[in-house]
Amino acid sequence: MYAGDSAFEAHGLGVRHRRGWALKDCSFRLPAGRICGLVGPNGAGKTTLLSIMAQVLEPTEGTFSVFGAAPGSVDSGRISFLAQEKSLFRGFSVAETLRLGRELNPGWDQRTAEDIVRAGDVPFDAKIGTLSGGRRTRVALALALGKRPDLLLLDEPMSDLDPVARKELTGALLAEAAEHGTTVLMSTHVLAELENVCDYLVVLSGGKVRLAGDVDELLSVHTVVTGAKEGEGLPASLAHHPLVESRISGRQFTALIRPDSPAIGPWETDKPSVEELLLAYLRSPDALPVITPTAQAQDQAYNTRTVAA
Ligand SMILES: Nc1ncnc2c1ncn2[C@@H]1O[C@H](COP(=O)(O)OP(=O)(O)OP(=O)(O)O)[C@@H](O)[C@H]1O
Repeated sequence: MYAGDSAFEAHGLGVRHRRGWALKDCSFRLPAGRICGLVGPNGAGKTTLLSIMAQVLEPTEGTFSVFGAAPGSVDSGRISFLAQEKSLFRGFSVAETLRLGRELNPGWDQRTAEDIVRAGDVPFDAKIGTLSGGRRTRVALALALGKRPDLLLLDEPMSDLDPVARKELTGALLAEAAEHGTTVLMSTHVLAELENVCDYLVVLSGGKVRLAGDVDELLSVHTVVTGAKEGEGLPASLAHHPLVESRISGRQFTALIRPDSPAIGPWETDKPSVEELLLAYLRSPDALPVITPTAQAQDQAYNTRTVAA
């Protein structure tokens, strides 16, 4: 429905708290229909960014749009935000929780919501307050997906689920997103789970965007170089390639570079995995940021609101 369009564009977003900036100079674009992993160390600004996108937090500075519309004019029914603290009524039963979802959301999909609850053997008559953390998460996910949003924002959604439930719910999420073209932005610390799930990545560190773009584009501009160590540090002839990270173990060096020419040298070269790429950027917060062409915020003229600092 929104192919080629932006689900989200940020221009110079910043959020300042008393002790400093939680988010600063944040500019990137998330195309509609993508499944995006949001990665960064503790305190990087992930929850802050998700809260702005969900329109529950106002930026101190900068502008943004959701599906091309200025904040405030986006129908809230198009966005589902599953926060780390799941806001469910503890005294409601699971069935009552889903009924509330149905009453509040015109596009409600009861079958999807029920299927998710049933797959975890969660009794429909159980009170939310009596459920384990993982089962509460399942009900919250059922509510988020049942709403049939265009933009689904998930803040570490799988953190209290067991491995089998994680896999099953990730599968359900992907199937839903593929069927309805939902855009998903999902923060996580489990990097291995992003491979084969996300086709888009945003890495934050210290409140700034370090990496943003299509997974294939990001992988294709990086190379892992491995070889025998010559003297101290990396071989001098590698020096002109922008370096993200290097490690020496025994007599061998490994470096993740952004080659500025195809001629790299006599060493073994390989494409990084998603996990290798992310780990390298997480370990090297001073590496030059990469925002691929697809992730460059484009439309500067769409929005009107800039909240003064
Ligand atoms: N209400 C607040 N008041 C003051 N500082 C805040 C507030 N909310 C967030 N911060 C600070 O903003 C920074 C970013 O926080 P945020 O929760 O967005 O990080 P995060 O990447 O989601 O972290 P985590 O991985 O631990 O969940 C942190 O330094 C945090 O302490």
